[in-house]
Amino acid sequence: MAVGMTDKDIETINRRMGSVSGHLIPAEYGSVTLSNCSSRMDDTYHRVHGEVPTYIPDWKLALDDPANPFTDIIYEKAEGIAKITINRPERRNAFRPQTVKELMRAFNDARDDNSIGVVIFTGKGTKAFCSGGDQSFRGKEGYADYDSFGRLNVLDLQVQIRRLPKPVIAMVAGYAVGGGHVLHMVCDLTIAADNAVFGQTGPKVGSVDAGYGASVMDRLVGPKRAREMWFMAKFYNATEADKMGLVNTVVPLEKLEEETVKWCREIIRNSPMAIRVAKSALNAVDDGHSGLQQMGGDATLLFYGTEEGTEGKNAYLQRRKPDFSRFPRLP
Ligand SMILES: CC(C)(COP(=O)(O)OP(=O)(O)OC[C@H]1O[C@@H](n2cnc3c(N)ncnc32)[C@H](O)[C@@H]1OP(=O)(O)O)[C@@H](O)C(=O)NCCC(=O)NCCSC(=O)CCC(=O)c1ccccc1C(=O)O
Repeated sequence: MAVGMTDKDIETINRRMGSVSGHLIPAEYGSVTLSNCSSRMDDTYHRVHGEVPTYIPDWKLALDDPANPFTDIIYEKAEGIAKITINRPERRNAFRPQTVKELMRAFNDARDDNSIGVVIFTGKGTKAFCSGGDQSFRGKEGYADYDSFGRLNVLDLQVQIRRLPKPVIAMVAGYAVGGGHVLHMVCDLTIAADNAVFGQTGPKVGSVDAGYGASVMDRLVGPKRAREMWFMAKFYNATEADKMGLVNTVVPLEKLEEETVKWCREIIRNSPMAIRVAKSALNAVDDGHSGLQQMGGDATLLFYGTEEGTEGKNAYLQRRKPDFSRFPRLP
């Protein structure tokens, strides 16, 4: 026994070690997921934090601009969660430029609304999350509807989701294919229903996403699988997608929203700043300078909240020299 240690100290250490090692149990792909792991554990961590409820919230329609209602999406909020739904089920939720513009408005609103901690991104109905770009709007310059010119609009939406400093969860029932597959990949988490189908179709319809559609996929499934997905344009069922690391968990279709909301509640009760920094840090290397800028912005944000940062601002406004002498130079 170490000098000065009582039996009680040893008991405390053992208990804490047990608790910490419990946190280090690796998540397995397939049948065992983080969510069902935690419900089996009986330790201080789980006794303190407990379970979250699974009921579906009373979603309320949300509008960023009442004079300009959404036509292609449904935007709802409840209990700190925003839910953004592509509402074109008759086209398997394919997106046209108008859809992408509305999605960007809703994601922007969810970002700016400080009551919102997490965003669910989904598609209307059970047949599709999203089937990619609506091919009937495709021209030589990209996709065009009310504008006379074409654009590759969805690339801006992908960047917006990556940079949004709150977790975005793709809730996938049915097809997530083509540009719709890329959209779920750029989300932070994917909860799949057991009827979900994943894949790229580009090489069959004369299209390719050579941006995040390639690089994020490579990270998720590895270089060999990513080549398989792009070169062969095959579809994968939910179990296969789970094994490949494309999704976080697979649940029965009828439990999809319940489980997704449960994950949202689990996230929302955690430290928003820790989650914000984790997201920017996890994206930083892959997003290069833009990723570092996002993470660097988080450092500035935290610094502005300190007395040291405030002293600099106050000194400037009071026309005096700043006094930084009381702030430690930490090791
Ligand atoms: C998804 C399917 C496998 C579902 O099959 P099924 O259940 O049998 O339904 P269907 O009868 O096929 O479809 C019902 C209905 O919907 C229409 N539809 C479905 N998907 C699309 C679509 N993507 N575009 C237009 N219309 C669509 C379909 O025609 C039917 O209409 P009816 O009038 O009832 O006949 C299957 O539907 C399917 O394979 N869909 C196509 C999938 C696909 O190839 N998507 C396009 C991939 S390319 C892409 O997404 C481009 C992405 C992109 O936008 C982009 C990429 C890179 C850089 C930039 C960009 C950018 O910004 O644009």
